Amino acid sequence: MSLPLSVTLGRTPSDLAYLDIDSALCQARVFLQGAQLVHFQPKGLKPLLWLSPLEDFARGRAIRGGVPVCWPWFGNNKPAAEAPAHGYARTSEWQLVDVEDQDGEIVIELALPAGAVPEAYWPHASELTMVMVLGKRARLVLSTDNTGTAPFTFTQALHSYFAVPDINQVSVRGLAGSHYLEFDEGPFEQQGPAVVRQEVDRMYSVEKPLQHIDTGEGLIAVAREGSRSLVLWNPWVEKAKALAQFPDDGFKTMVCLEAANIQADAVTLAPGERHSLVTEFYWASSQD
Ligand SMILES: O=P(O)(O)OC[C@H]1O[C@H](O)[C@H](O)[C@@H](O)[C@@H]1O
Repeated sequence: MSLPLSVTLGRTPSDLAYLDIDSALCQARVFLQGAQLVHFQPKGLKPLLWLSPLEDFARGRAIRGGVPVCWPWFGNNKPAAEAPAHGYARTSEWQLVDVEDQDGEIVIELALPAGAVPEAYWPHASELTMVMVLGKRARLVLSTDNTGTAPFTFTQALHSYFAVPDINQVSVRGLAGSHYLEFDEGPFEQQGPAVVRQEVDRMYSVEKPLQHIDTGEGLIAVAREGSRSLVLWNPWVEKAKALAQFPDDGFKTMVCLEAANIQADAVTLAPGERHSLVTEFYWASSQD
């Protein structure tokens, strides 16, 4: 496959492959490991994503930042406590299927190789693909196909880490009136915008397909499709110290707002069916 002129293939010192995009509309970086967007910056605007300065891109270990793909389970695998948190998609090397420049938008298609999830945890016939459309906006489409003869159920998230100048100035709009679970408690009703002034690990059930992160210096729009859950996460002081590849003060400059389907919102697919989880984010000029 030949790459458009605006896309180049690079490798980290640890030998992980990535695509660098420098187009008329944006700059971006996508790792084949995890099909993970780690940098996205529309031309003339600030970067939208946070990537840990301690990340050294080890093969088979989750990259801390950008948009990790959690699949086919989110968080811990309840029946199999020894299975890795957030599944296998984020730590597996994906196949690059296609890269195109479509009128300035870069469209990248990746596929998770069959067998990436050990059969003991995932005895199902499935295909997982990621299509990214990178222009003034980043649009990520994670599609799960049931290619077998029996239904299966999965949970998932596009675990976006957004960059913010100061977490104490941040609020998340578009959640008021929805309910969330946190630390195995709730449901609680969200009153007004959500703020982060302590460890936050909330799973919202929210129909509204568009939220805004007011960073204090700009407004990030985060839209979702095929997503009934939304996770808001910041580890704050104590948990930050315990996280891998995460600086002690990293919690001050990031917030995760994750398009998801988890817990009661798990997706069940019949044979032949497809489900697509979509997140789209961009700098918004107003709360449209
Ligand atoms: O450290 P990780 O496995 O990447 O997980 C990071 C975080 O992901 C999600 O946001 C979960 O809700 C958190 O409970 C978890 O701590």
